[in-house]
Amino acid sequence: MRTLLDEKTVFSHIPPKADDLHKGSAGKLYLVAGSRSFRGAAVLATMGALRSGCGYVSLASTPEVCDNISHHLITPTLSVLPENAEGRISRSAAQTVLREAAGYGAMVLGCGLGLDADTEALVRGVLLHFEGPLVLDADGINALARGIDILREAPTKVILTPHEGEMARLCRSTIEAVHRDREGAARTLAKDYGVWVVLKGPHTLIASPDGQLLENTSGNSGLAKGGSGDILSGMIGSLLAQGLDPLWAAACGVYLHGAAADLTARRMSRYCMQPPDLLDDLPEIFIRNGR
Ligand SMILES: NC(=O)C1=CN([C@@H]2O[C@H](COP(=O)(O)OP(=O)(O)OC[C@H]3O[C@@H](n4cnc5c(N)ncnc54)[C@H](O)[C@@H]3O)[C@@H](O)[C@H]2O)[C@@H](O)CC1
Ligand SMILES: Nc1ncnc2c1ncn2[C@@H]1O[C@H](COP(=O)(O)OP(=O)(O)O)[C@@H](O)[C@H]1O
Repeated sequence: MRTLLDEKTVFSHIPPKADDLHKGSAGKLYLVAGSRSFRGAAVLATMGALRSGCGYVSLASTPEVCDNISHHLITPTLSVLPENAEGRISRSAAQTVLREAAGYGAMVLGCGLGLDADTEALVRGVLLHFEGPLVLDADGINALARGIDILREAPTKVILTPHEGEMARLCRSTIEAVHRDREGAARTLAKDYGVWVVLKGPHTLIASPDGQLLENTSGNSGLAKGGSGDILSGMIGSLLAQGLDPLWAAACGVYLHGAAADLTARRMSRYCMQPPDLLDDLPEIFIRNGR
């Protein structure tokens, strides 16, 4: 059985902001994202996180990515990590990431990392030792394609956010096979590896290891543009850092991302809207639900 997501249910999982919060108690998110070729992905994921209620967002990335984000956003703190010759985060950064992230409520790992031996070692090292909840996206998922069994060894709760291409790569299947049976693919990955799966696309599915399956009802093809998924990862990570459980952090993030994009499409058209535009429509959804 699958349950359709609706706005009332989503907001029953998002509490009003208590009056006595401070930045440390409002959720702390550690984001590991970006590389020389994908600087924008780090900006987009950080934007999504900042707009979704988190008290404290830190971006950990290469010197170039950290320098670049400062031209776009001034709110996140930065952790400058060592890079390799191709401008991707070096594997030697894993210890720093683990030490720093231990003080945070959740981590997002993967948006725009690129993929090489350093990325694989970094992702695997973090996955094996990080104890907080973790969102693994994009190249964070691709980095596991040569050995998915490591997911069973992760000491933490992991949310994976693949599109059909990433799902096929991870599960050594084909895009066509995943597309034919999206529900089966999401359910099987969640159950077999004890992870929460967000299988993106029209009617994104969210599967949990205990067999629950949610289907999104918001969103439109104006989202079919590079960078939409990076924003979603930041949003899910932000909700996770604020204490939502993995199923509902994922479900609320997916629903809100799509619902904001539906408002954006009315205002800007599916053609003209760009991924960051949806973040200008997100506040209306929080406000109409008393948040
Ligand atoms: N401004 C930026 O810096 C951006 C960085 N991005 C990052 O770039 C990295 C690589 O992304 P790429 O877009 O190159 O690689 P992807 O693996 O996302 O896509 C590669 C190819 O896979 C296929 N594919 C993708 N989505 C599919 C779907 N839903 N169904 C069927 N086939 C699908 C398409 O043929 C696509 O060209 C990621 O880490 C991502 O986070 C992208 O998000 C785009 C924006
Ligand atoms: N046709 C569509 N209808 C609804 N949502 C879509 C559609 N196409 C893409 N999306 C959404 O846009 C996002 C795209 O993410 P992704 O494929 O990871 O792109 P990127 O990695 O370039 O950011 C996902 O949230 C996905 O569900």
